[in-house]
Amino acid sequence: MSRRVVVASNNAGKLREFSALLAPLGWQPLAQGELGVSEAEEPWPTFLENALAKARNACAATGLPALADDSGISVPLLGGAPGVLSARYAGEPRSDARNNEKLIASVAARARAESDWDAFYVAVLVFMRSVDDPLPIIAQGIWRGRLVAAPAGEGGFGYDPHFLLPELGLTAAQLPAEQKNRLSHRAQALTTLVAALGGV
Ligand SMILES: O=P(O)(O)OP(=O)(O)OP(=O)(O)OC[C@H]1O[C@@H](n2cnc3c(O)ncnc32)[C@H](O)[C@@H]1O
Ligand SMILES: [Mg+2]
Repeated sequence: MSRRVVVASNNAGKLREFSALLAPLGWQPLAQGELGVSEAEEPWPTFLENALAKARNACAATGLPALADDSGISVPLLGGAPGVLSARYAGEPRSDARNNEKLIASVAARARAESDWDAFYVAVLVFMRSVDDPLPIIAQGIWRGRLVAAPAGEGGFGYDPHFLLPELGLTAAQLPAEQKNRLSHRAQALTTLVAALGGV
């Protein structure tokens, strides 16, 4: 039997990836937008708190189990920025193009060594069975790479055209979707989450 789960996200890129990731697990993902769930506030300083807020909001609105993802890109040279603010790094209205421009300009202005371009993606996933679930399942994934000034690739979303996997010589936007979905922060977190879910 397939497990219906609300994906508590309005990001089309994430929703595409979750559809591909969840289908083989026998889960039936439902986008929260299609169920009329309004967007949750995500004002917290941790990915975990924001993911909990999104999952609880979707459970409350639908009465169904929910899976939320709070994620971002972190650059050690910038003290971890943009981090939890990745979606709105260059302010409102949200724009991947302006976020990427600001990120590359910020790093280029400070970088002295190649390692200054190091970056990693992080995703924290929260699965809640109901709005009052006392034991949400929580998992995180990290994907390390290096920023490149020149964008490359048409796939993925967000910062992917500037996120190089040095060992592959490709940006995340150049990877076939199946490969990103094997390697990414989101994929790693989901594998951990599903394993943990099996135990309770
Ligand atoms: O909150 P929801 O509705 O899920 O959608 P969102 O886009 O606002 O999502 P976040 O608040 O979690 O912000 C995450 C941002 O980090 C970036 N990001 C996260 N995962 C990414 C990935 O796999 N590839 C590229 N950029 C990513 C991208 O800019 C996202 O908008
Ligand atoms: Mg968000």
